[in-house]
Amino acid sequence: MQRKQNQDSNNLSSFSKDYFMSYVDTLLQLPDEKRKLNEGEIVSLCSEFLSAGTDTTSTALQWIMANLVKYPHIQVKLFEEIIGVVGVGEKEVEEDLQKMPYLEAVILEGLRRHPPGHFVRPHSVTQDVVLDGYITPKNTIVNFMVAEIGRNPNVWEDPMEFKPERFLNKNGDGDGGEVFDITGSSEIKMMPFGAGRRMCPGYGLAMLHLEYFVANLVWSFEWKAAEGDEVDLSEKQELSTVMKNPLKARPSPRD
Ligand code: HEM
Repeated sequence: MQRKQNQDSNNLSSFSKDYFMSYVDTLLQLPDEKRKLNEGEIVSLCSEFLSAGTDTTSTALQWIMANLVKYPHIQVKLFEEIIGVVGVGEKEVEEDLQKMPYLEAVILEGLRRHPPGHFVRPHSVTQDVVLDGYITPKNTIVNFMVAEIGRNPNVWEDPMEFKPERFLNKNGDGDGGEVFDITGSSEIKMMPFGAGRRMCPGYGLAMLHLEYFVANLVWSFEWKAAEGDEVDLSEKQELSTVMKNPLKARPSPRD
């Protein structure tokens, strides 16, 4: 960090030519308000960024892959969508992720049915609030039951089923239909990333990572349960809500 600061101040052009913008750079370049961030704050922001952003995404990825192994017809449908867009070949799937509505539906269904966090951080109300006839007095701590919201039978049909189709429009192509609003700004039917001002700032990156990993894993390999093993969707509460019996899968390269 110190080296980067010195290099910036010495304006070493040979270094900057090869330099990639990192998260630390963005912190060092924050516009000065009253003071610069100190080193302890930068370290703590980096650590928060890593801890909030890795466990959650890898847990979500494992749940999604588990469902694709458990329900091969969904994996086949996803694979067909991927090859319909990018064909078969050596390059990786990246540019075309936006053209894959079923892929997005699979990710959203994974986050609805198995949100890595069953609660958001505790929030509190800054003034008395009356909701549905119930009063929540000022300063009350409020917890949101994220998993229960996404599994509410009054909102979701067959909520415990893994059905990505529920996120597609009637034509099943994702075109022209309503795009699901994961930020919950119009309505909240699920909130795996929270909602409102303190919503997860990494949700765009997380969605991109999940789409990228799932698309490439399914494009390159066919995934089946390991010999003699059945995918068990029981949950276990750790830092995130993880698979009690982690996924054991057998990938075979696609021909
Ligand atoms: C599937 C992946 C992810 C899920 C499900 C997830 C979920 C959440 C949730 C539920 C919150 C709390 C929101 C609230 O209190 O209302 C949160 C906060 C946060 N997330 Fe994520 N997250 C994910 C990925 C990421 C990534 C990739 C990053 C960063 C690269 C990240 C950074 C953060 C940070 C810094 C906070 C705290 C924000 C604050 O308190 O203002 N998350 N996340």
